[in-house]
Amino acid sequence: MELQLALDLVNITEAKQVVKEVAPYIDIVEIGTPVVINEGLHAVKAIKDEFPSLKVLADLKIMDAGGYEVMKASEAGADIITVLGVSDDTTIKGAVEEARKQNKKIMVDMINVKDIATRAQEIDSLGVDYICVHSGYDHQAAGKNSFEDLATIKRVVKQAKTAIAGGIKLQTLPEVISAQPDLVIVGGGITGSDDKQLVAAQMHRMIKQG
Ligand SMILES: O=C([C@H](O)CO)[C@H](O)[C@H](O)COP(=O)(O)O
Repeated sequence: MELQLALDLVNITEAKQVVKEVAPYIDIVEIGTPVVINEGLHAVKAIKDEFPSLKVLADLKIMDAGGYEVMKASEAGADIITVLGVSDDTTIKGAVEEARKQNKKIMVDMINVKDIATRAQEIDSLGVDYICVHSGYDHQAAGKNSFEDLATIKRVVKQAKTAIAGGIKLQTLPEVISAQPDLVIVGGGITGSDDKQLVAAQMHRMIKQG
């Protein structure tokens, strides 16, 4: 099981500072959608240049032009790029095809997918690397989480790795770990804490113990 730190509400300078604090405890650093919107793919390049041993995920949430957008994120140094599960199969296929050429990986974000079981099986057959259940900020504000959806994809997905994101905190991490995803994605649970390094270290220990 791996830990991904999601950076959403920071600029490039702040992102570098947070990663410096927690780098030994994370496997993947995510340049979140708001950061890409504010700073562009320069943010991906800046973090990859400064922390070359960390895998960098560009959370582009691609909805169209999968091949082109994966190519651009790859040029910026992303190792993993996100595509939305609600997008057309041709978009996901284009993203996968380009990722294979560039030796990169595709994560499909299942945010707002209504029938998780059916869509996850379809997406799994398209050769993606990760399928991620996700309660976004707006769902979290309505009190939702993705724990049940994680159990669903664990049951139906045969090839891709499974991941979960959305409001995971130190207190809820044991429930997530018990479902055994391949990847746990945490943003505010680390970045919003007073001692980011301590929380990241605790989460890292719990995750590696499985
Ligand atoms: O993808 C995300 C969200 O849609 C904002 O871009 C977050 O990275 C994801 O939800 C993880 O962050 P937390 O929910 O703060 O753990």
